[in-house]
Amino acid sequence: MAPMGIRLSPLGVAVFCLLGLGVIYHLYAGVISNRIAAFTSKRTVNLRDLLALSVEAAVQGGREVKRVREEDKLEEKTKGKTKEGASEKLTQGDLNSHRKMYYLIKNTYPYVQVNSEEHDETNNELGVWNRDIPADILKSVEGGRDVPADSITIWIDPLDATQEYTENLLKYVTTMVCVAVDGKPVIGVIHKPFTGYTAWALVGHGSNMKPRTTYNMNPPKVIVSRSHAGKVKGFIEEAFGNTTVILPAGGAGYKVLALLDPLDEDIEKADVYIHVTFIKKWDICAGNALLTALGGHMTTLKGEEIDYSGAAGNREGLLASIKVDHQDLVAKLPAWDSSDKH
Ligand SMILES: Nc1ncnc2c1ncn2[C@@H]1O[C@H](COP(=O)(O)O)[C@@H](OP(=O)(O)O)[C@H]1O
Ligand SMILES: [Mg+2]
Ligand SMILES: [Mg+2]
Ligand SMILES: [Mg+2]
Repeated sequence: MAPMGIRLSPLGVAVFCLLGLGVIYHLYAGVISNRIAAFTSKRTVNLRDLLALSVEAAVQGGREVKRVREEDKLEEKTKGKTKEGASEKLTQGDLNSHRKMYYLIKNTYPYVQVNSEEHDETNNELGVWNRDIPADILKSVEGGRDVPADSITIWIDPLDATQEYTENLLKYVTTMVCVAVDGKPVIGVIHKPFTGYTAWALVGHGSNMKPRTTYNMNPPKVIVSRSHAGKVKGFIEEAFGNTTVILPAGGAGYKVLALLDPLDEDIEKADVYIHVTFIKKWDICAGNALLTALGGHMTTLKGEEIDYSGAAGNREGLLASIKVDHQDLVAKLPAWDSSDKH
């Protein structure tokens, strides 16, 4: 009860309490934010679980890609133009696949950074992962290590080779998921929706893919983009001579598969993959992880590793190889300047 003669106003009490809270917050703000940071950074994610989830996401996205094509409901649009002026296509296949893949991962690990090529905030999917680990993953990956959630960046390409998808060149089409830890690619999944095959790898633990037994370097058969080639032909001829066989193909995922022992009879065989125009990390991270897991390399044209954290763009070109001296290949390439118009 208030002492005689003093009347407490409810408004005054509320203001007093708020001031009190403000003083406490001011004194303890650092402590509170540290506690929150400690709570979030303590979360860890198991990489074998994440590999199985990545495979499931790529397969579910792939089903959408296939269905939209079979029902002929592409509703093709243009997103804009690449730096070189080519039109960047977007279809219902890209968008439906994005929704399946993105939300399956986000609904399972909401606190992990997921960067997709496509965006659609208005149509959330409710799908959750059933936590099944496929038998081939259980067989080759024992346990898998746990990594802090805040060290992970996931890159997803819901439909790679959209240009070829619109042209009905379906063997080039893939869906891809990549997991980078501290910027290094550690999980790569490349799924082919139209044949149903999935290539996966967890660096240091295993893969369902393997390199071919031989690669020819005198001169190599070089696989390149068919729709974003830039000046790649001259670049390759300067490096390996005018008789070099250049194989134009769609899709960054497909071109990495062409360097390996083929998953299916659709895939051509190449010795080296070179790209000279701008490209994004969701196009190349999964292939980089697969190659790294199998002892190969994917670097810029100067031979530098690509950091898969931060911004999406890579303007330094791409050189991918396996079972050969990669730095020796770098040394054969002409001088490279990303500011040149390639
Ligand atoms: N110059 C460029 N600018 C932007 N994206 C590029 C590019 N060159 C290639 N890409 C992207 O890289 C992927 C493989 O390209 P390509 O078939 O020409 O080798 C395609 O991905 P998407 O189909 O996922 O958009 C394509 O859009
Ligand atoms: Mg792509
Ligand atoms: Mg794409
Ligand atoms: Mg695209």
